[in-house]
Amino acid sequence: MNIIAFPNRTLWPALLARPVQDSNEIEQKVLPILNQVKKQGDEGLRELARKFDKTELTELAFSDEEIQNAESQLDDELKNAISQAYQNIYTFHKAQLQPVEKIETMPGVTCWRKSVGIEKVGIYIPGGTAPLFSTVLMLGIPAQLAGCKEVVLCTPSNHPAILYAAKLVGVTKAFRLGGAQAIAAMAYGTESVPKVYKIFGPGNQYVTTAKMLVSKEGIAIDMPAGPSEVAVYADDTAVPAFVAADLLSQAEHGADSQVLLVSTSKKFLASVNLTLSSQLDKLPRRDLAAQSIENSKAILVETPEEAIDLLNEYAAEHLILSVENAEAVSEKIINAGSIFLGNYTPESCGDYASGTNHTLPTNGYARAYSGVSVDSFVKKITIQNITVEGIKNIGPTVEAMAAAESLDAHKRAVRIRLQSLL
Ligand SMILES: NC(=O)c1ccc[n+]([C@@H]2O[C@H](COP(=O)([O-])OP(=O)(O)OC[C@H]3O[C@@H](n4cnc5c(N)ncnc54)[C@H](O)[C@@H]3O)[C@@H](O)[C@H]2O)c1
Ligand SMILES: N[C@H](CO)Cc1c[nH]c[nH+]1
Ligand SMILES: [Zn+2]
Repeated sequence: MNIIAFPNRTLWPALLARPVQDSNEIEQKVLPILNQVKKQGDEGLRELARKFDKTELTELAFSDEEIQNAESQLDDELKNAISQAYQNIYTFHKAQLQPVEKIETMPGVTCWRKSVGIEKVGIYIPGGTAPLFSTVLMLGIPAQLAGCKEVVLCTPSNHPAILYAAKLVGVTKAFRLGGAQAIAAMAYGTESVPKVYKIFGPGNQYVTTAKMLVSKEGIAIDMPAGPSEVAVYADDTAVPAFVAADLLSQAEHGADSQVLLVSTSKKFLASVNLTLSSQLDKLPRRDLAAQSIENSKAILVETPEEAIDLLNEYAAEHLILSVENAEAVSEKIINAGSIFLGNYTPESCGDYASGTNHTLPTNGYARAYSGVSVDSFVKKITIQNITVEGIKNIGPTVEAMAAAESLDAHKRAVRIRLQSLL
């Protein structure tokens, strides 16, 4: 990795910028795909699958039989692993369900919120370069806990583990569709694919751009979750081989993934670089990881305070703190999708099985967005109840405010009740 020593703060924005993609150019490719699906429905989907996935789709949906048979194609080791991951992710996300709390804001005025699962949701499971069946658990489990009635899944992969996981999380319909066309199908609906209200899931630049475009047409999306990335902040208590392995674990997602290493120790950065090249050579996905490492940086900073500022400016999707007192350091982090503490918390554990969600904001969106959780799958409806005592208490306040806004009908809705009580 290219080591950059003591960059001036004014250089940080340029240094930390993600690889630039010409969003206009991608939009020009994605817009015709969306329009084709809108106009031609299933037939358009078949043609786009021929063009981009080199697949002849006679049946768009996976059959019940294919879903049932998926289990028999997996060995016990993988099924046990999926089952353990399911349990951990379920346990962590279940704790996010909060009991309804009724709040009396003033005597006789009670307000509360209820959570309702979004009725129809779509989950996109990437499958271009790797069949990410773990993403089925990450999206399907919170959807299940939120009580979503219809969960539509689209993926360009036919890996049996995707179908097995889909069954575990209660997906209602699954389709062999990938890319922007899958997003369009769920956004507009076709003869076969149901239209949904909100679309979730990570994906490549076509998928992410399609999500952004359909969101302008009233379809909700989770967040822009693009190429995976990780930042590692390490000091001399970290193990160079562990850090190198963590960097490579995200670099192998794709050539557009970005990894960043920050340290106050020049010696440490050099040691990571040494072990990085030997570990890289052993990877089956060497070429993808090598390109990603090529675009990435190791930054030497003067002080721990500077490291924290830099990491907050970068707003990584994943942040590994391999430093002394990592938990105390994490208190100072205000921008990150998910944080991993100490030498024995590799990011891979969060990607698969520790319990937290791996669908996280990339590209600096962690400054404003959170990762997926049960909350992402629910709407919160507020409810209020005002008693006779309550209207007497709150009425004058509302009357005064409505009068000042020149909204007489608002004022009268209160007045008429107060007068009825005289
Ligand atoms: N941020 C997160 O939470 C998170 C989680 C998991 C994965 N990811 C990211 O998801 C991405 C997965 O990407 P992927 O490509 O492997 O799978 P993908 O499923 O997102 O995309 C594959 C689809 O892209 C379409 N496509 C391919 N070339 C095209 C072209 N030239 N024009 C139009 N469409 C085209 C095809 O239809 C194909 O089915 C990776 O970048 C990974 O880093 C992110
Ligand atoms: N690191 C990816 C984005 O968080 C998720 C993933 C799935 N499989 C392996 N990794
Ligand atoms: Zn990963």
